[in-house]
Amino acid sequence: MKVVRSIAEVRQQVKQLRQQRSQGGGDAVVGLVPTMGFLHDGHASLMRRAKQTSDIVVISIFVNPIQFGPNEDFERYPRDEQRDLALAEREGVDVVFMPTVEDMYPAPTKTHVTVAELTDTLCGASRPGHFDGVSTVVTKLFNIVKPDEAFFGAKDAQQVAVIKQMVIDLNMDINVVACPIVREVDGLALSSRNVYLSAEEREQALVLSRSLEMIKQRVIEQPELTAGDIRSMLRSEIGTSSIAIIDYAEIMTFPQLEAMEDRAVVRDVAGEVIVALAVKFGKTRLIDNAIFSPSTLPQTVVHA
Ligand SMILES: Nc1ncnc2c1ncn2[C@@H]1O[C@H](COP(=O)(O)OP(=O)(O)OP(=O)(O)O)[C@@H](O)[C@H]1O
Ligand SMILES: CC(C)(CO)[C@@H](O)C(=O)[O-]
Ligand code: BAL
Repeated sequence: MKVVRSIAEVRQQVKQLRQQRSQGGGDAVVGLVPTMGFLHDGHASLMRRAKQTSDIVVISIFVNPIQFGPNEDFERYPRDEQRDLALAEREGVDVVFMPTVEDMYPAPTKTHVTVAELTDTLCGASRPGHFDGVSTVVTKLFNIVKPDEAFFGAKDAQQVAVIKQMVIDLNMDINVVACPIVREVDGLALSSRNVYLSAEEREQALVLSRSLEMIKQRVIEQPELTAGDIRSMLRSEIGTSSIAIIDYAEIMTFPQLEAMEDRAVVRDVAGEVIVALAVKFGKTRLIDNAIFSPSTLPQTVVHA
């Protein structure tokens, strides 16, 4: 596994591996897994998925300052280079790209990539500028590594929708693959920020996955359930935690991220919906979601 820290070096490494691994006229497939490090099994699942279809797997580890707001946790974001490298090595990654902030942003960037509309809501509304920072750094990483495919986790579902739209709109020749959320056995979605939680906060945070499961069950049991019902149920279920502070608890269409009226019957949506949560436990803001196609959920069979 090569660990490279400069843009010039990663370009050179990927080019060399592409030449070595391309055979019989077929070009080797390069897969990129962008991360901010402090790697866990959620990240590992993206690497494993990449290995299924990519001949060369590159991961980036970069805590991107321009996607953090002024009062967010850029400075204290968890970092552990040695542990990250050991995990990447175990997963059979070919190249780890760990640039410095100075290398990625030698001067403040004058160019930003903005994906409109999809970023007006959910995390885009709560974290102004966040998705411009994400789209801009992901564009830079795509231009540096030149992957054929790139892997993102469904935990950050709005990010997936935004990156997929960016790739379409800007004609980037990259297959963006969304990978399922990896959870702890008790349901908590893995996240680097879980390390901030006290034992009490971690226990209370289980309300996230619990309320998502409850909503899916209710949609199965109650065919007439409306978006408004779901919003109320989410608020009352999350309210059972004495310390949870809701940032948002929403249901929208996915991946369009269009608002649903309170009276809209969820089962009537032809495509997918996302039930999306952002909730603070103490100082830590966690996100989680469930994406499903309501019209294809099983119906409850009522036995006579
Ligand atoms: N539990 C998870 N399951 C699947 N993918 C995940 C999971 N957690 C993170 N990812 C994905 O890993 C990639 C890198 O994410 P990142 O490094 O920000 O990790 P994170 O755990 O989401 O961190 P944070 O706590 O900052 O949200 C993203 O595409 C993200 O969606
Ligand atoms: C995609 C990403 C690595 C861009 O900094 C980040 O937003 C993340 O970790 O999800
Ligand atoms: N996983 C999303 C990166 C962020 O919260 O900034």
